[in-house]
Amino acid sequence: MPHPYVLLSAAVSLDGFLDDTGPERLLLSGPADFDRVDEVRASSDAILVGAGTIRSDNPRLLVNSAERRAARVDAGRPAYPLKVTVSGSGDLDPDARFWHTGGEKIVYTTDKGAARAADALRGPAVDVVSTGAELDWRTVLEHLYGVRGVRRLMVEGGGRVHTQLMGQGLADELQLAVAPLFVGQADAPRLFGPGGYPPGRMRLVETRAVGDVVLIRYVPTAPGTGALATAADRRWLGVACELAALCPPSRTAFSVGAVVVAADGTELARGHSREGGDPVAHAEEAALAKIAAGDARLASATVYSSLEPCARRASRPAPCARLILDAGVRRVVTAWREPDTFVAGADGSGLLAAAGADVVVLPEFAERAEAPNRHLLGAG
Ligand SMILES: NC(=O)C1=CN([C@@H]2O[C@H](COP(=O)(O)OP(=O)(O)OC[C@H]3O[C@@H](n4cnc5c(N)ncnc54)[C@H](OP(=O)(O)O)[C@@H]3O)[C@@H](O)[C@H]2O)C=CC1
Ligand SMILES: Nc1c(N[C@@H]2O[C@H](COP(=O)(O)O)[C@@H](O)[C@H]2O)[nH]c(=O)[nH]c1=O
Repeated sequence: MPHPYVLLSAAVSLDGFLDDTGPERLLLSGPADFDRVDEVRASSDAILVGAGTIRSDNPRLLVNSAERRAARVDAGRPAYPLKVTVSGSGDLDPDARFWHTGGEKIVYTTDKGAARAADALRGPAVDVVSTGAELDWRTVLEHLYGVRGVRRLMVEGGGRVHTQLMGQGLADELQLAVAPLFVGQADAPRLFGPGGYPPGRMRLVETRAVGDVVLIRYVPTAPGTGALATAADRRWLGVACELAALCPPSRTAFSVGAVVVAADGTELARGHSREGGDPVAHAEEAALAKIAAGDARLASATVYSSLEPCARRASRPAPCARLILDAGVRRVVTAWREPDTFVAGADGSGLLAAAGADVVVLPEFAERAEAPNRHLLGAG
């Protein structure tokens, strides 16, 4: 099930704090940065904060600019984004401004918390949704996408929410505003707490001065592990789909793109069908050929391929599923199961899985993977 694009937004002090220990919300952003945040809110379908932030900041989470609200309405969207919170306890103050301003509201909670939240929030019109015995972030994101139509989710904190979304590999982007001041209190809240995080370095996509604050935008790079897809997996599969568009056209073979990525997010190689003038080259084969055999990183690497790796082929002795296994790779993420166009009943995913590899299929990318192959599918 697809997820919305999840954008984590936070402002931090130079010593890495989200707030001080005083009762008032600490203003880290300056006027120009608050205006930038307003623009990001206006571009989002929903804004999420944890129940802790509602308790400590009593936020409204509005789009403050009348022009931006009008532009949303002109585009057929509600004036204000959906407001979302998460609470395990269901202990929510019905008088908080969150419930009485802006657009529609939804609370994700647990079975236990749902009864309490529904009781507390009898006044304001709020949708209360339980994800089961525990709060499950993937269920939250799938519900927002599938039931509430949210495609872009802005997460404005606080630290516990940011820590979990980053740690579980569910953040597509981090927008960090670094403010030129110190907090200097050991027990002030931090942006990211202790916990497991994706390994390696994130990729810097932008830095920008916004008044006296610096905006830094990072995207995750480290592939997920096992059968669950992460935001970084989605980004890399998107790259594979872009590579498929580079293939020289053919009436007798698919156009496919592939990227091989190490566990720490380092790109090891990429390739596409018929690369380098070889009329029968496959994408995964072309990518793997660029990596030294025995490279120790292959054992924990992920292969992203717009089409599932082939299980049988006439043009070469070994199909790509075999090449992947022989290279030592045990995780493959793909968009599209092979249709019967050239080979009936090809089951590269089955071959990989039978050898113990994790195969993750993300059908939400199938349309992009199929796009350069449309001329083949009509006939097939
Ligand atoms: N500088 C900035 O950009 C921002 C700063 N902040 C600051 O951050 C601080 C608040 O952060 P923090 O205290 O971490 O609060 P959060 O906003 O992260 O909310 C935490 C709460 O969310 C609920 N929750 C989160 N994850 C789960 C889960 N897996 N299961 C069940 N419930 C869950 C719980 O609610 P419950 O307790 O109801 O069970 C928990 O107490 C404030 O000081 C605020 O000023 C906040 C946003 C932005
Ligand atoms: N302090 C702080 C932020 N805090 C965020 O802004 C929310 C309040 O927004 P509003 O309802 O519009 O007043 C608050 O709950 C928290 O999520 N954000 C930032 O970009 N920079 C800052 O310095």
